[in-house]
Amino acid sequence: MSESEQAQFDLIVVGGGSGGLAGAFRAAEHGARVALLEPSLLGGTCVNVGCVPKKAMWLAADIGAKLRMAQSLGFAVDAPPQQPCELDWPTFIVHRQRYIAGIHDSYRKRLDKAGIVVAPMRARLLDARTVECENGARMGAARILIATGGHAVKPAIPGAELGGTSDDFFQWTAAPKRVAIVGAGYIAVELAGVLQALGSQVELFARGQRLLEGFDHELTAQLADDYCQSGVRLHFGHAVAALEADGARVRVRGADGALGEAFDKVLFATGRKPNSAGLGLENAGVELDANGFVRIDELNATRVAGIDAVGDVTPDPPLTPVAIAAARRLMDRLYGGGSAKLDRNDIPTVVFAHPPIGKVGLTEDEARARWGDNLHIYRAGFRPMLYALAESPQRSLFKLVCVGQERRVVGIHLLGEAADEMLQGFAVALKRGITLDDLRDTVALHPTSAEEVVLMR
Ligand SMILES: Cc1cc2nc3c(=O)[nH]c(=O)nc-3n(C[C@H](O)[C@H](O)[C@H](O)COP(=O)(O)OP(=O)(O)OC[C@H]3O[C@@H](n4cnc5c(N)ncnc54)[C@H](O)[C@@H]3O)c2cc1C
Ligand SMILES: NC(=O)c1ccc[n+]([C@@H]2O[C@H](COP(=O)([O-])OP(=O)(O)OC[C@H]3O[C@@H](n4cnc5c(N)ncnc54)[C@H](O)[C@@H]3O)[C@@H](O)[C@H]2O)c1
Repeated sequence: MSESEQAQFDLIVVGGGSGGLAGAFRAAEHGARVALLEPSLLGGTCVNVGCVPKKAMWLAADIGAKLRMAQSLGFAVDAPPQQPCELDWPTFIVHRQRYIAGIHDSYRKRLDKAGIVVAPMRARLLDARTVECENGARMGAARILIATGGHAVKPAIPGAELGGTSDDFFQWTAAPKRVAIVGAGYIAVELAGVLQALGSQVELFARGQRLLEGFDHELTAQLADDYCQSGVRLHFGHAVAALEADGARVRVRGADGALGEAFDKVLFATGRKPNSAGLGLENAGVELDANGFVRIDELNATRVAGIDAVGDVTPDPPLTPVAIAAARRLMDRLYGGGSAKLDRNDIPTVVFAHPPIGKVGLTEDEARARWGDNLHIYRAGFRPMLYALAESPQRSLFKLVCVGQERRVVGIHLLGEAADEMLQGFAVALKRGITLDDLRDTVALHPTSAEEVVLMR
């Protein structure tokens, strides 16, 4: 597009990640003329430095763990007993990146087919109808969708530059011998599990007293035990005050002043911030909240007519399916005559830990705060068959939170083998308002872990 050219579109989408692409495709399906601006790789965080490469690494780690179990069950696996079955990262990364390149390819084809104009450039709003590209070209549209996502943040401590983030992790080509991970949220727990299973000695520094704030505390306590069992060293109540170089290695200084041992790598998994700066949002009058998120209403509209926002740049839960669902519903309303809006209640979520942990609905504490003692809690703790066969100590713990005499299920919490694959169907059931009797009326699938959910007493 030449500098002077000002194209007219129905919709300009700023950001080609999960939310932006979903919005662009859905709007085009409804016949809108759409332009999409994305300066980096199509697919954004999820495809390039998030869900997809993370899940690939989790699958590799899971295969490693299963190979060790297979060995103990009599399979001739060529690795010294009790040692991790070593992964050749470069070989695996070729497969990981080939898979990701396939996603890029498929997006490119779909964008072409849908007639969406793609500009591989950063965008800036000049006003509520005009966007300026990096090369100075201007585009005009009746509407603009902000879908610029977020970025990892490091704490402002001395030596922070010596540590990396999840973005750096995806550049690694071997498991570092010793790794420190700062944080206790989704990314810290996922990467700690992956790295330990792939042969690193991992130490996790949590400033609080538990893993995964917001998940059921009994399940996270059991997950912490699983991590200790697998060799991860967990340091709770340990705020990191500084990082210090020790040759090519890095030492962690605690808030108490103590200097720990040297690590080959340090990763910060201390949260993410929205990409809302430098976007010219002030030129259009779009408001940000105190944390820099674009302020939206329940329909994802900003207070400026014609400008909407979805995904991690908004205060919505930073999950890919949330960004996608919000964008699709928005476009269905704007261009397809639809009326559905994103239901922000009971969003299921899974952390790809080892083993995975997931939840939908309320934790016991949240339900107690709402209904007091009018709760019924059901638990099933068991060892999945494969782990029992292999004499591995890893157990599963499932928990149901039910309310009132009819025992309506308001929370489902799963920790254990296959919890990630199990939760989706039960999330549908919970959203439909099922009771414990509905679960019990369902004939079990045997022998599975999932049957424990319908057999809970
Ligand atoms: C390590 C990690 C693992 C994750 N794992 C999961 C998971 O397993 N499941 C899950 O549901 N979620 C996961 N997430 C979260 C998920 O990746 C995000 O919620 C999701 O990507 C948000 O989508 P988005 O469209 O809002 O933003 P993004 O996917 O980040 O896309 C935003 C895009 O906007 C572009 N952009 C920024 N500024 C501009 C500009 N000025 N002009 C034009 N374009 C711009 C960026 O280049 C980027 O491509 C993970 C995140 C991380 C970091
Ligand atoms: N499986 C998934 O769906 C998945 C996986 C990864 C990420 N995500 C999404 O991405 C988001 C970001 O992940 P995340 O792990 O970066 O954030 P998070 O909010 O889950 O966890 C941040 C962690 O860092 C800690 N922390 C914050 N500041 C700190 C400091 N100064 N010093 C020490 N600790 C500090 C917090 O206490 C918390 O434990 C998640 O909230 C999640 O929605 C989802």
